Amino acid sequence: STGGAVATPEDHDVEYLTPVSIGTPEQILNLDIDTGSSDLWVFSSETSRSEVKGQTLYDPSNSSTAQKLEGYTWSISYGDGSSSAGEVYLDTVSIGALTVSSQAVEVAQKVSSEFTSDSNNDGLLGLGFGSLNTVQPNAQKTFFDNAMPALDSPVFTADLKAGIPGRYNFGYIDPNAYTGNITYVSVDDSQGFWDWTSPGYAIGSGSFENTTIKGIADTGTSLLLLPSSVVSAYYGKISGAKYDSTQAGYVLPCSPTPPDFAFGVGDDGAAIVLPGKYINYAPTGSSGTTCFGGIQGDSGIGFAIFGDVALKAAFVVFDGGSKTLGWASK
Ligand SMILES: O=C(CCCl)NNC1=[NH+]CCN1
Repeated sequence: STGGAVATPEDHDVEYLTPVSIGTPEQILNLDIDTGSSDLWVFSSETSRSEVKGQTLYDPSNSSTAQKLEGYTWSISYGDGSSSAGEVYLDTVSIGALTVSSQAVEVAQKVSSEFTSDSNNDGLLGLGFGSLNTVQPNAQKTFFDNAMPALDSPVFTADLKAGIPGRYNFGYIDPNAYTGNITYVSVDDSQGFWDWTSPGYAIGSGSFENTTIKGIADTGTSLLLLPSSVVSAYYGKISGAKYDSTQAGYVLPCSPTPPDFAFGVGDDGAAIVLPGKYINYAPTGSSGTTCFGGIQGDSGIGFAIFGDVALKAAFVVFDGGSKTLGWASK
């Protein structure tokens, strides 16, 4: 089997939303597919009314295939400080033509303000490793883990794009979605993430800097978070760029377009190039003169995060069979 669906960017590509069908008859919710976590949770009929602002609600009582897991609960908090919690049902979940008949659907009873104010986001669908799932008393499998045995190939791919819809596919690699070769690298799943090591980076037309950068491929994080040495080298090349403590990040003049940023993949010289415009993440004020940087530091996290700013420059294969990541330009 195979499947897949469109991934539509929200403003500034802060996140990408994908239609997911849940229950019988189907209830379609737009979910943030998140390779940095492993819970599938949704806004629901059980979500505190004061914490819902426009989201589509999954109502298990309207699904003939919903089954409540009595006594099961979940509670999650994300790297950005957002959080949610609730109870658990099993129900049929489909992404395009790919269906999992008994998927744990975690219904939110409480969500933090970040989710309440994100009115188009109806929940998250985690594609991290199972060890990250928060359901108690027994952890539940991800949609990918449930689907994998039936997939033509044990993979899913992320093809996110700047400002226009891209795609998530399951079970196959679309040869028309990328250019050149796919370079595969090993993954350390010991912390539940798609954690890999880049050999270094280059700024603009500059020489390649060999420096180990270990980090996670995370569709649920908006920015590219890198070691402070790399970040200061990058912004040091841009006149007017500075760390703005009020914004808690580097800001830069939106014009002229900043230099490209490339990160290495594998030991054969492959690299993914982020066009400089991707680093103009969003204007900080109404004049549009100053931009918030799409590359920021990873201090305090313990690893780098290759979030959407990086992923949208690549075609990425998440291989659950070999536990490798494949990176290609496009
Ligand atoms: O939580 C993280 C970072 C893990 Cl280190 N990524 N996933 C996510 N989902 C919503 C906000 N961020």
